[in-house]
Amino acid sequence: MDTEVAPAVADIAAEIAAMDIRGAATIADAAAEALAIQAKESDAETAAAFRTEMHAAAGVLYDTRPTAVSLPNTLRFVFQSMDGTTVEGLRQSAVDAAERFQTQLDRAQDDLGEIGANRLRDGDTVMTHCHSTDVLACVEAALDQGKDLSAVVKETRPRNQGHITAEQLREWDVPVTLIVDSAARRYLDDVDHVLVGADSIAADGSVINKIGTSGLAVSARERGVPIMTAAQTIKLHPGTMTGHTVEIEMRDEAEVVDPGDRDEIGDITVENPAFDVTPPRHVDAIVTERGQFPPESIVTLMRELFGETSERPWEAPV
Ligand SMILES: O=P(O)(O)OC[C@H]1O[C@H](OP(=O)(O)O)[C@H](O)[C@@H]1O
Repeated sequence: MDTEVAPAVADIAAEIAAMDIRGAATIADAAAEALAIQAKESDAETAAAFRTEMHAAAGVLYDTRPTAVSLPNTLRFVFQSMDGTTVEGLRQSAVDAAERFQTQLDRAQDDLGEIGANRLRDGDTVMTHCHSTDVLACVEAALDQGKDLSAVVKETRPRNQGHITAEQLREWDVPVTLIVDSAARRYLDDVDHVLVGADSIAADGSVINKIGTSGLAVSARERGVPIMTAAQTIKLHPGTMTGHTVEIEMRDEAEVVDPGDRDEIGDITVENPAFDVTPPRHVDAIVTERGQFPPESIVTLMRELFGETSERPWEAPV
């Protein structure tokens, strides 16, 4: 018999899969919210039945998108804190954990923003890729410090999430120049920093982020422009400490080629990887709420926060 997942949880999962809810931190927040909803709405009569429902909800959330580790890290946090022998005890601990997680998430982004802002100077121009709330937290904190910034914003095909970044920066009165992705190298001589977010960070310091990040990082290195990754510690991928690799999400070809044009082009293969891997040697600093790190040393922080194991407590025991 299939276990009931609250309709609101199924809705949140569908929104994550469709990218109506997107961005690693925003996905984490939504996943915590969904687990709290499942806990509150459960009418399970036994502690075992309650746990089964929570595992089912976590499974539906986990299956949405594979690359951003913030999602399983959220599930791990809530399940590690869920404790009790009664339905009420389990419910309360799950709801409390989800709320604590969301509060920490907000605080981490503010703290990270302050640290990232210290790298930016008055009058600097930054280049952005995709839309990252962690990156924008750094920009916002720098503006709050009274620094004037301008931005070159890459549109970030295929979904043009650079437009979201451009809109936010304009709201903050930051002058924005929007460019197509392939123009990035031409504009690198005019910028002081490249700022990117992360969906996952591997133990060797590799940054897994929106497709196009690695090419941008190589060009930035060649031009001598520092590249900073803004990533809260929920982006650290504990599984990579034990040899696992980060799965790169392949998305629908309709994001790349309009279905109406598909027949005209003929029999070709279209691939649409959503993310790529930037090796640590092409990244200057990973800025987290715990300070900034050279990519090669991030494993120390990862070990401190996650220990040596990467348990998956959200999975139902077999
Ligand atoms: O957590 P924040 O910094 O907001 O976003 C982190 C990353 O999440 C996004 O992925 P997608 O748009 O969900 O595919 C982008 O790759 C972005 O850099």
